[in-house]
Amino acid sequence: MTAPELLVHRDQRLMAEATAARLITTVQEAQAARGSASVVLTGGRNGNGLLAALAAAPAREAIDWSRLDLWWGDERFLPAGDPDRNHTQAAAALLDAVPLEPGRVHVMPASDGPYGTDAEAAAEAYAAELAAAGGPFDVLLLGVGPDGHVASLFPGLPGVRERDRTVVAVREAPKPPPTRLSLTLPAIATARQVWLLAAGADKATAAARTLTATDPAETPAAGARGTARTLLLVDQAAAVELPPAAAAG
Ligand SMILES: O=C(O)[C@H](O)[C@@H](O)[C@H](O)[C@H](O)COP(=O)(O)O
Repeated sequence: MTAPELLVHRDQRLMAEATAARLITTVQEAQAARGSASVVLTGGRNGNGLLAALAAAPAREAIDWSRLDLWWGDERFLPAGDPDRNHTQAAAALLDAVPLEPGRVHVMPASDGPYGTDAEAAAEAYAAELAAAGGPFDVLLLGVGPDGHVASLFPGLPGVRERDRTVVAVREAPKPPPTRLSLTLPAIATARQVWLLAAGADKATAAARTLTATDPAETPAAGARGTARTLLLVDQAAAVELPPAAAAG
């Protein structure tokens, strides 16, 4: 588990643009070193804001989109194409605008797909797809919720305590919709780099607890760390409760 490195940005827009630039060069370096790259996407305003900034970045062409594997950290368990699905929102923000290899876009099952409304079966299928792919993720993106949740691992719910499975079904999530699929902390911990995105005044407490909390069951973001690097990316509005030493840099 690598200690989080804190990067503070003037505002949410600059954070999205700077993080998009960082993602471009990180993917480019991974592709140069290993022939391909894998990135795990996250939903929400910060996650989709990053994708939109990436879509608008001329340097996006430095990425060989045909050699990029995309995964999701979580998904809302809804019918395919539902506007609330993270995949639907990612497609609108970026995916429809770049020449990805369809077979390398690993969408989490929808509730009208081959597993129907059986979220547990859908989770098992995605876990099997992950296992078949092997290889660690190069970058795993995680938006941080105001309660410190990441992916669909919420404080106090069973998913955050999962130690064996890589993907779980989440029910009665406090953030709608209630049924979701999520990577678990052990799956997140396989990533080379974990980038935690927390911009906005409503994230100030969660950002601080990402650094200071000791129990991931209470603050899941405190349990999300990469094997090579962990970044906590915030704007000034979310930095106001950070421990003085961390904020000083
Ligand atoms: O499916 C989801 O809702 C997301 O994956 C979720 O984990 C999100 O990243 C956080 O809730 C932060 O969302 P915001 O950036 O919108 O605050």
